[in-house]
Amino acid sequence: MIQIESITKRYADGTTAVDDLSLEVPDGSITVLVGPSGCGKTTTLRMINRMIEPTSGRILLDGTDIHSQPVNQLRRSMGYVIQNAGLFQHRTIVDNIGTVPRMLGWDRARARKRSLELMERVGLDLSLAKRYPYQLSGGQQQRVGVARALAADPPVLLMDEPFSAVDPIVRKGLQAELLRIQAELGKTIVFVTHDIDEAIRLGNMIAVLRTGGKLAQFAPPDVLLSDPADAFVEDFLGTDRGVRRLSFFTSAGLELTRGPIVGVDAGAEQIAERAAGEAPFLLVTDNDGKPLGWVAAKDALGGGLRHLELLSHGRPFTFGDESLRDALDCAVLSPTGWAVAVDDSGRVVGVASQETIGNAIRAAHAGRPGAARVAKAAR
Ligand SMILES: Nc1ncnc2c1ncn2[C@@H]1O[C@H](COP(=O)(O)OP(=O)(O)OP(=O)(O)O)[C@@H](O)[C@H]1O
Repeated sequence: MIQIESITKRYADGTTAVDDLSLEVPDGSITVLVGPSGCGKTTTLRMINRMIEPTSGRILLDGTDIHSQPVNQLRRSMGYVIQNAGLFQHRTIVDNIGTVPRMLGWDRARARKRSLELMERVGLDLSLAKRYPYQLSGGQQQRVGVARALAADPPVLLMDEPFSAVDPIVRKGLQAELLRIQAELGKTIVFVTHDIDEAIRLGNMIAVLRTGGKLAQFAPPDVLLSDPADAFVEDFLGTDRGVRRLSFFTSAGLELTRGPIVGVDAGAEQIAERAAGEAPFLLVTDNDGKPLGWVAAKDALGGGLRHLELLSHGRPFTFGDESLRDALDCAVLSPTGWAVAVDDSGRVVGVASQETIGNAIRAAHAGRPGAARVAKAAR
């Protein structure tokens, strides 16, 4: 655990960058520092690896003041990733990643083996190993930056706006990759960003800082969304807080019905029975149980289903894996207002009306069973 205790940083010109900040960064999780430009995020991060010394206050790593060990030793226990990766331009990718192991005295072959292992871990094709940084895309360079920070297997990773310089799609990929790596390695990560959506996607805990380096709120992302501490945090979070919070609740608690589901080769009797149910539409499935489309119940009567023109079934959601936000989105976009739930192999497990989803949302907000949080990677 990293404990930041009443840290203040005043620069020589009198600027107070961080003001009496106290935070506990739990082990094995991602803690995000977020806030507007100039609110002291980078200064705070750099005080953790002693690139900047505080004016007052102290930082403890696993209960020990970070000043009680030589600074080089401290930094070796903390990988550091920055915007634009900061790679050594004259070194190949494999040598960039192996920098710290080589400094620690590993022989060339061992460092190289470790580098190649890490390239795979961060999703880099091994054919890139002998290239130089300028021969890689921005996203690939960031992956190298992450691999380099992980090379000596430090327990702590400090990441300063690592994905800010890449386009939104590459950025999403890098975020997903970080969550995947984190699920495998369980590092203690302090991540700086000015992007609240990135903070919500990645953070187990989020510290919102305000200008002047003061802590506005320190909370898990769903709590931040449901209970912002004040108008500043609320404003910083932006609109759609309620809907965005739904991504933290699993769809597993939804009460699905199979009532309106009918196989494409169903006989007239079965179709009539389904059509007499509560739903005004029937969902037609193929012989493998996968969705084909919706048909109005009254139009399905009196013949086979194969010749009918079907309404699109829209995007189905994966039951349990995806969130209530996904389920709601599917229902809103569905031509019938009903969402289609499928299993991992795309077979229909049931359908849910907007009313059913509304009930689940109310239960989720009230914290009742069935509203358990979804895994971060599914957000
Ligand atoms: N060496 C310095 N001397 C004087 N003031 C500084 C110095 N470094 C940073 N500052 C000031 O301290 C404040 C906090 O800076 P810091 O870089 O920590 O903010 P930040 O939240 O990381 O900002 P950004 O999101 O823009 O990177 C700012 O007002 C900045 O101008």
